[in-house]
Amino acid sequence: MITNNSFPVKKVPPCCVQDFENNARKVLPHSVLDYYQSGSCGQHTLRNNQESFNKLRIRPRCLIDVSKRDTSTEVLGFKVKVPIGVSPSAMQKMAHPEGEIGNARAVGSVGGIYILSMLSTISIEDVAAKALDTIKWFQL
Ligand SMILES: Cc1cc2nc3c(=O)[nH]c(=O)nc-3n(C[C@H](O)[C@H](O)[C@H](O)COP(=O)(O)O)c2cc1C
Repeated sequence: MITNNSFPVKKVPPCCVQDFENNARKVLPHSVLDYYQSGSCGQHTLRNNQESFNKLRIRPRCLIDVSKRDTSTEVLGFKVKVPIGVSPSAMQKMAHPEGEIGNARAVGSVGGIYILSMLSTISIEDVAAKALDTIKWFQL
């Protein structure tokens, strides 16, 4: 909780990708931020991906019974609780001391898939040992 002169102001948790990026800008050194923010060469794929995600809309549906929900699905023969996978990204310790282990545990805690990059800052053995309950893939 932070305060201005007269009112308590609640710190709002990040709720979209832009919020996470804004928060990262406040804490990461410039060189690290530069690495995470950029794509390769002319950055065409990065732009295409952003434009594609911007086209997606969530369709609100009213008066639907949501007391029983099931987000599980099957991916390459594995039953996953949510259709979320963290794609391989290199050198995650540059952003946080827990690096790949923190990320693998986080996605595991919601039942998604973690994909370890071959350019990780933590060994494959350590990630395997410290994120036991996570479905783990490896990018070679
Ligand atoms: C900082 C960063 C590091 C990445 N490192 C890897 C990597 O080591 N191996 C890999 O196969 N892909 C890597 N990627 C590509 C991502 O796995 C993913 O395919 C790409 O970011 C597109 O997905 P997005 O639109 O959700 O960002 C990296 C991407 C970023 C932004």
